Parts: sequence; C-alpha cells; structure tokens
Amino acid sequence: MNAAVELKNVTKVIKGKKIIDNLTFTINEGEVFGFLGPNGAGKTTTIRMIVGLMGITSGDIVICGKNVKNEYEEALRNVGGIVENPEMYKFLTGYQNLMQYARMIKGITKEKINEVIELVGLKDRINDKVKTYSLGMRQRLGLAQSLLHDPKVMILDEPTNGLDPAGIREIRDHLRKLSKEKGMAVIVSSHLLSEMEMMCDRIAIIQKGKLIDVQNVHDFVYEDQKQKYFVEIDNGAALESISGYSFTQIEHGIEVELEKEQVPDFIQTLVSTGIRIYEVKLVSKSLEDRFLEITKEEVTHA
Ligand SMILES: Nc1ncnc2c1ncn2[C@@H]1O[C@H](COP(=O)(O)OP(=O)(O)OP(=O)(O)O)[C@@H](O)[C@H]1O
Repeated sequence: MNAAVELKNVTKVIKGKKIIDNLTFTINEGEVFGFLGPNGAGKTTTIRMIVGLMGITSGDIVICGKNVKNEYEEALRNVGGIVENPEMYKFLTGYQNLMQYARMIKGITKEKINEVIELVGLKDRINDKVKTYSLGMRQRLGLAQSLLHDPKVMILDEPTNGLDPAGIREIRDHLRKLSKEKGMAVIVSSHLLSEMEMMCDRIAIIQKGKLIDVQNVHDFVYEDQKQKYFVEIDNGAALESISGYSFTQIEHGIEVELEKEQVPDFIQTLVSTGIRIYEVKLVSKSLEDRFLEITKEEVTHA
C-alpha cells in the first residue's frame, strides 16, 4: 500500500498555545480515513495544514512524496477538497457551474466533466439550476468540482454536516466508491461518530491536539470476539441450572457475552430448562461507545 499523506511530528502553535501536538500518522491510497474528536480537538486545524491553508509550526506533511513545506505546489496538485462551503452560482445549472470552474484549470475536457458528473450521480439533474438542488446535491456538485483535476487525495471537513439521513448516505456511498474505484485517499472529519463507523476504513482519534489512537474501524468496534447480548426473560426465572456461560441477571432479563456461534446453543439451553424467551438483542459496542470510553480514559489519565 502506498502512502498518500504522511504527517510527521506535526505541531501547530497559535499565539503561544499548542493547538496540534506532535501528530504522526500515514494515510494510504484507496482508504477512507477519518479524523474523530470532540469539538476543538484540532481536526479542522490539521486539515487546514494538509491543504496548505495554514502553516506548520514544526514537523512535516508529505503528500504523494512531496513535502508541503518546500514543494508546496507539487504537493497540493494532488489534493482536492471541500474545506469551506464551495461557492456555487445558484442561477446557473450544475453543468454551467462545472464549466465555469473547469475554465480555470488547464486541459479539462468535456469527457472529464461528464465522468465526474457520473461519479457523483448527478447526471439526471445536471442541467437544472443549482437553486433547485438539495443540500446533498450541492455537496455532490462540490465534490464533482474538486474531482475535475483528478486528485489523488480528497479532503472533506464535516462532509455530512447539515445533511438529512438520505443525503448522508449519498455522500458516504460516493466517497467510498471514489476510494475503492479510483484508489483515492479520502480524508474526512466528523463529529457524527456513527457516520464515521460506516464511512471509514480507519480513524484517527484526536483530543486536545494529540493523537490518541489510529485504528481500523472494524477492529475498533469489534475488538473482542465476544459480543454482549440481552435476553429478555421472565423476572425470577430459574437460572441456577445454567452453567458454562458468564451472564448477569438484570431486570426483565440477562446480559450475556457470547461468540455468534454460541448464540443458538445458549438459547437452546434456556429453552430446555423451561425458560421463556421474549427477545434476544445484540448490545454490541458502537464506535461511539468505544470513542467515549477511550477519550474518557485519556481524561482520567491526564
Ligand atoms: N486562528 C486561531 N487562533 C486561536 N485559536 C485557534 C485558531 N484556530 C483554532 N484555534 C483553536 O484550536 C483548537 C482546535 O480547533 P479546531 O477548529 O481545529 O478543532 P476541531 O476539532 O475542528 O473542532 P470542531 O469539531 O468544533 O470543528 C480550538 O481550541 C480552537 O479554539
């Protein structure tokens, strides 16, 4: 796997205050990489440094082998992104907006414009005026715009901000498609933890400007093989004869840690001892639970 973006001991000091503290990690081609952190953690500042909107106090950011510090133009040539809201001409059509933008970049062909329209799924509405677009469609037009110069790295700060669930899903699906089909590195930041869980391959957790952890989302959520299940049964059901499982009795049921394979056997055991089952529910840890757990641990240790 090739590195698309490398952060090496990146630090940012503003007015004597360390906003970003020694961040080091690598983002690979073809992956969706998320920045996750509470408000004020430093996500936007990190993104602004990567896209060259803000200087780096110390350390290095290398994009596709080019150092942002001394090979700025070559490095930034590989980057597309929507950091602030993209400017659109509302009274022009989506297509006209793309044409306007394309004029500023050398060598953009009509075929290229059609390709990006197809990629973001706006073909049916591209000849309608932007003022008739939903927020999600405007976001996708912004995405199309930043795809025109074929960037190897796409950076989006809070891409799902303000979108409804359908809009979030659209953006998410398109970003995943871009990373997988075009081998693009996609960097997103969000405070919507459940969104990050669905969208990203890996996430970096940032708190108070420091990197707490970089984890594969799948490992992060399902770190343990065993999952917790809630089984609703009658209060006072006779559980004495159930052995070989570690469970906790709670109101209206039990909580039990099981591997998926064990679930049918466990249910069978309960049924065979005459216990009536009303519901079996997976209470697995979401990314949000794990995130809160990790950041809380950090606060406690600080
Ligand atoms: N130009 C600036 N001058 C002073 N402080 C700044 C400046 N830019 C950012 N900060 C501070 O740096 C910290 C990190 O801000 P940043 O916007 O990067 O966080 P964030 O993780 O993106 O937060 P949010 O989720 O709220 O957008 C905050 O405490 C912020 O107040």
